[in-house]
Amino acid sequence: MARAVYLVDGARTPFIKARGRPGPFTPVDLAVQCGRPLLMRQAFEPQAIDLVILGCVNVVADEMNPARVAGLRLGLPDETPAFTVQINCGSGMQSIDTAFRYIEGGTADIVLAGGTDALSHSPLVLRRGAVDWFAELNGARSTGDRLKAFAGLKPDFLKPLIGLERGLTDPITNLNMGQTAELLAHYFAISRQEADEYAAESHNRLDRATNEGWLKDEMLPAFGRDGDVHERDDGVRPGSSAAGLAKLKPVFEKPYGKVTAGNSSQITDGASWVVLASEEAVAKHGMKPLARIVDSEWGALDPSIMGLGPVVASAPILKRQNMGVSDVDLWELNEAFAAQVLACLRAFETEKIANDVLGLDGRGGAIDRARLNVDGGAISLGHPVGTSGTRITLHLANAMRRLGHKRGIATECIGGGQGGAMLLEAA
Ligand SMILES: CC(=O)SCCNC(=O)CCNC(=O)[C@H](O)C(C)(C)COP(=O)(O)OP(=O)(O)OC[C@H]1O[C@@H](n2cnc3c(N)ncnc32)[C@H](O)[C@@H]1OP(=O)(O)O
Repeated sequence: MARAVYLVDGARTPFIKARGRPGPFTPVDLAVQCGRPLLMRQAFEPQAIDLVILGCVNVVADEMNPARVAGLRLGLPDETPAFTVQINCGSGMQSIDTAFRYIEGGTADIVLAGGTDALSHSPLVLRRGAVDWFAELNGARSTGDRLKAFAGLKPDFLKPLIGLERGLTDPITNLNMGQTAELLAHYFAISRQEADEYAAESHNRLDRATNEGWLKDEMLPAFGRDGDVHERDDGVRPGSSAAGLAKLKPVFEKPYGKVTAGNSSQITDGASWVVLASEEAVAKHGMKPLARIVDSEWGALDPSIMGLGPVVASAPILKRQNMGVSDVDLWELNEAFAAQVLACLRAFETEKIANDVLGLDGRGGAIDRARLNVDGGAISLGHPVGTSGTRITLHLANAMRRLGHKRGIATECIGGGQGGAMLLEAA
């Protein structure tokens, strides 16, 4: 029989905007920054952790299998296995889902699951000619060979073939993520005004949550080597307004597109962990869980409309649990783009889609905005892609506790045309 699985606790770093050059922390540094204080406040010793699972999209070359490197740097025993998962923007949710299955099935009792990404450290891939040139230079044995190799240097060797921009482009459709959001804005008639209003609200909600102290157990400071302290998400713009955002030009479809720097998720660095435990482990260590993980689902669809991933992933959960859209007390729907979030809402509201495509049988409908991304999201705090799935699941659990809600869904779209969703219930 499936065992109950609890989300006991979790933490994240503040999200740090990527400013065109490598930021202060690598993916593993970030994971260690928030993992250490998180483990220190647990009732169990690190030896009690059976497994570490970490999502990471942009793995840096000297941190291969970041889960293992982070586990050891966190002081876990050599004997604690650790593996890294990658499903693009779903990686931080995949780690939780995998941990959920391990515990539910009885092969683990406590799992440390999370996500980390430093988009400012995204790997640069050199073009073939440059790689051959480096190989020739490295293999040169004599000064003459080295000079000969140098003579073959061409300026375009310094231009990377793949950088972050290519990493945010779908390899099948060749559309970048912003262009997929533009398609959704077009199909669902999302106006620029609506997208900007949504984005401004995201900033104002995050600002309020930060100032009210609602993030204090969740967002722990990160300390840089130069004595710099990161205590807040640095992408938030207090006092944002749709009128201010309206001044920005479209980025992905010029000049008439709807998607701008202001209504897109920001490119950031950050990490997040959660502790998941079985009922037996909860009782044994006297833990006080935040929520129970009830169900999870992965869905897939045409990559050019990947932004509807939350809809196709959440609908099967609703059907299995005999719930309608309005039975969910709180939603965390990752804000890849404002137009994409709004398209998901429209899809649930459109009877023909809700009934004929999603099979919700009259139980689709509007998601109450007061119950959606209540404390902001990736537009205001950023979207370190491999991390966000963990962040939204953790934040959902914390927000459900704070607001006294019973059931919530964390869900996100995934580049490549997929979606992930998790249903949580108050513990
Ligand atoms: C499955 C998925 O999740 S898909 C999603 C994956 N993630 C993505 O695709 C990332 C999407 N985001 C992006 O690609 C980038 O953020 C972009 C291209 C949209 C913008 O990048 P940048 O140009 O570096 O953004 P930046 O933050 O510098 O903003 C550009 C300008 O807009 C302004 N701006 C940005 N946000 C706001 C705001 N809320 N209010 C007012 N001005 C703003 C900035 O001040 C800046 O102005 P400046 O040029 O005068 O300094």
